[in-house]
Amino acid sequence: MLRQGLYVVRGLYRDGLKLIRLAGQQSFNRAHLPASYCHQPIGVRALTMSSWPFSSKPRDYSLPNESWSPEMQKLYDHYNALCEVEEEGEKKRGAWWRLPSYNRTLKYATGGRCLSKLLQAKARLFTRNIEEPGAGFEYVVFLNKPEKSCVCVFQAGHLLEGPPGHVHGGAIATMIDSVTGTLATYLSGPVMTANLNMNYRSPIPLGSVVLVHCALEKVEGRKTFISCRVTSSDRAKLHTDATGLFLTINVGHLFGA
Ligand SMILES: CCCCCCCCCCCCCC(=O)SCCNC(=O)CCNC(=O)[C@H](O)C(C)(C)COP(=O)(O)OP(=O)(O)OC[C@H]1O[C@@H](n2cnc3c(N)ncnc32)[C@H](O)[C@@H]1OP(=O)(O)O
Repeated sequence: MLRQGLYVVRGLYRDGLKLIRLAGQQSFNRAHLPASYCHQPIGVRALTMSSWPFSSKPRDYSLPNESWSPEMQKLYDHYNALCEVEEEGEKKRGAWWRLPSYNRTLKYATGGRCLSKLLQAKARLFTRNIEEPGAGFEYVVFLNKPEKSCVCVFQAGHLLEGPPGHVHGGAIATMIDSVTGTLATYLSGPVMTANLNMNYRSPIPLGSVVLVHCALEKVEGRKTFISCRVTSSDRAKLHTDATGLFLTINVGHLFGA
């Protein structure tokens, strides 16, 4: 059982990273896809590629929904447009890649469906467990592979209140942990947060849209250092700055090995 679990989790990370790298390849273009995919937006195509390692079509929480404000949609459209560039009349992958997001990645990984029932079957990703659109964390992460950075467009819902009318510091920390952790995972493979250091500079109004910018600072052995800034959507106002330290782990660490 433990061995099976390790096998699936290792495969999950490998498949996830493989997918990200595959999708980031500059040679990727429409010619490699069945004709039926070509009319779909790029995010949908990424989900339906034959090399997609997940067994069924799960809900992708990073796609727009009716709760998104015009500001959120505008920023999504801006970064999404950077995911595809036109070169010599041909559409190609750009430097940016939209990361899909699920409420239980394990469930949709090859061979993971059964394991997801056995291992904490009710477990759901903390940031994706509020079903009502717009009530909690609405966000989408765009990765910039060459720059080893990412940006997250985040709209904070009314269930994330801390000080009246403003976002709870723990919810802000959650987003920072999630986005820095995602970048560290992409760059270094399986990691866990060892240290997060946060400075809250100005409050974030509930319902507003902010940008969470993360960048790689350095890698030293098993340690990946990421810096992070949360700003207003026009980047003019700094809300929070942070640093994170992530330690590469053997997946056995997740099973108490
Ligand atoms: C492609 C797939 C995409 C996936 C997307 C995912 C989306 C979701 C993203 C969600 C993301 C959510 C993410 C989450 O929420 S992760 C959940 C929150 N984090 C944890 O629960 C981690 C708990 N801690 C541990 O498990 C261990 O302590 C770890 C694994 C971190 C290290 O234990 P390990 O036994 O392995 O290492 P070591 O103790 O021998 O230390 C090794 C080195 O590290 C240095 N060190 C250690 N700790 C600290 C510290 N605090 N500050 C400064 N330095 C520290 C230490 O001095 C030493 O340095 P040196 O002497 O060698 O120089």
